[in-house]
Amino acid sequence: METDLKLESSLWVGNKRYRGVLTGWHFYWTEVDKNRDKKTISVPVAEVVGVEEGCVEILPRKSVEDTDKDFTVFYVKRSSSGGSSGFLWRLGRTQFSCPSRVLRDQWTKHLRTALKTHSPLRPKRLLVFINPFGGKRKGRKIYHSVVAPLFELAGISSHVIVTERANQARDHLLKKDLTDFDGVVCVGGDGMFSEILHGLIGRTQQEAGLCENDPAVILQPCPLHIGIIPAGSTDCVCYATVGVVDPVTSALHIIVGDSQPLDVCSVHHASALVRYSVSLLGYGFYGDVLAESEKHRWMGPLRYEYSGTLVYLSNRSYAGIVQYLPADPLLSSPRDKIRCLSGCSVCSRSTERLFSHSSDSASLYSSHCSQFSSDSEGEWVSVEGRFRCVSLTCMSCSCPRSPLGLSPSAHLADGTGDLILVWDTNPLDFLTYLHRQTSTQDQFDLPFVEVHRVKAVRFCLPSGKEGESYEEIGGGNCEISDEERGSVETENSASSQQNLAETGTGQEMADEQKTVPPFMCCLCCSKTPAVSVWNCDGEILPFTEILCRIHGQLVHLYARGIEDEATIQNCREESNNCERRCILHNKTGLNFGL
Ligand SMILES: CCCCCCCCCCCCC/C=C/[C@@H](O)[C@H](COP(=O)(O)O)NC(=O)CCCCC
Ligand SMILES: Nc1ncnc2c1ncn2[C@@H]1O[C@H](COP(=O)(O)OP(=O)(O)O)[C@@H](O)[C@H]1O
Ligand SMILES: [Ca+2]
Repeated sequence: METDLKLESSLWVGNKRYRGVLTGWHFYWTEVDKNRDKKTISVPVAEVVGVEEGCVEILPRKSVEDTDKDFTVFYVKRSSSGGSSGFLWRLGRTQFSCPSRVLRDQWTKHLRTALKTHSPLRPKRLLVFINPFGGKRKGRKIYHSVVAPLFELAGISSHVIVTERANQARDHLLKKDLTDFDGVVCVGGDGMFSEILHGLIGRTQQEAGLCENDPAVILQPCPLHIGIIPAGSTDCVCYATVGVVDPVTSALHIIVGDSQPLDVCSVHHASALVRYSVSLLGYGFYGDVLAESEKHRWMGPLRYEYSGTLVYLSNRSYAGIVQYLPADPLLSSPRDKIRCLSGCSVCSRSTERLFSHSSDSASLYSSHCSQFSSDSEGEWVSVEGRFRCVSLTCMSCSCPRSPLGLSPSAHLADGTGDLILVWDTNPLDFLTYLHRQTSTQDQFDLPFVEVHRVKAVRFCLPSGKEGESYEEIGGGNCEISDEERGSVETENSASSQQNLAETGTGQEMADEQKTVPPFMCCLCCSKTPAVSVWNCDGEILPFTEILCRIHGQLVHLYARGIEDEATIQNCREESNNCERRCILHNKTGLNFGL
């Protein structure tokens, strides 16, 4: 098989002569007729986008000149993203001339066979959903002007649905025939992605006869890949899995059939599934921001900055009881400063663990409604107090607003989530925390912030508050907080904590009186409501008391994680090693075409 893919011959690019070599894994061309500094351009076959006979241009797509000795190769070219963490991918194009038509046909045939062999997950047929109202309302334009021509070039056929209502994509995926599709593409933001996620997970469990309501059930991973073309307001899932928010980059990841597994958190209330989450499940600040922002959707993505400012000024904190099941601390830690990048070793090691021991985990959730059980893997920990925010995330949650994310060392596919507890503190401290989320400063190196790597979380209200409902900013039915009574001192009101480490806990903060500068005291809200709402990937949950469980690698995206120079180099070395092993195994030399 491998021998059929190899080819070497003279090729011309313009009026320069090159030696072109296809090894099966790589296609490279080196300038000849040059005494020194021979320049070689090497493209991994897995990153070839398409091969066309003749001289072909794309955007607008046309055959400029069809000489019968020419062929054009399109491939992935990386360029710096100028500040973001990943690379922008662009379409590279080189037009080659062969000494004969026979050789030209050999080149195109070999290249096409090689790319089928080396990227088996390349999609042939995709189901595309466009939310025309997401973000700056440019979804349709982005798809038709940027993405569709690339799909066409790569020989991908797509069935496109422009949604007319919320949940249309989810309902379609739950009910309609999906045979013949290799993947589903979402053109929109995190909310639109969430629809696709719910449709595909729900459909897969229906077909497997599994009950999604049961938090103990081991869910079936979805067979269809999901591609995201970012056209939303936060685009966190795209940014955290690709490293940039750029439709061309994302389209190219889809075309080459990249595959990135993703952890998913199931959220339950009273023995029923409420929703799934992959990015932010946030109570307190992030819940309030979402609730406020819905009133200002007309502002587009800016609604979050505006609402964030209003909610910050309203200076709220909420009482709650958080219980969590810690993940194995020997495997990784949210403060180990190891970022989840392309080819992440923490996630790779998790793959085997997740799929070999998953049946053991059922016992941990089976008694969730009465009492939490424990097993050899760890014990449930319970903390109670007042929080500025409680956040649970299965990934870093990096996005353009927060380039390293809410939990910079969280992993995309390790089967765990990071629980961030921000205890009640004075407004200046909280501002410091929020500001650190937007910079490279460690947001966990603050005495009122805790982070835990977890497998499951439960949140409930202290007794007496269960019946309360969320009040919008300026609403009634509220508690009066100490600050609002005119006090210039706040306290962390963690009333009980069990099994917490001795240092750096919210309890310490309870002992420490904080002075609040008078100008920071609650500016626009005179009352604090008793409860907040949960922001679940941009949707408000209808319940406050929830149980969450992380399901490792439940879905796969057309992505490969965030690339940096080191990950690209590792990837090249790995591909060269594979190639060497293959050559040794086949014991074959190159098949010289000319
Ligand atoms: C006063 C300004 C506060 C600055 C804090 C900046 C920190 C931003 C962290 C954002 C994390 C985002 C996690 C992702 C959440 C999305 O699922 C959700 C829905 O997105 P979309 O469908 O695209 O609208 N987005 C949000 O909840 C926005 C949170 C923004 C808070 C300022
Ligand atoms: N045609 C439509 N009309 C109204 N809402 C829609 C439509 N299509 C999708 N939605 C909903 O819009 C919400 C926000 O979409 P999203 O693409 O995430 O944009 P944004 O990032 O700006 O919030 C999603 O929850 C989705 O369910
Ligand atoms: Ca994770």
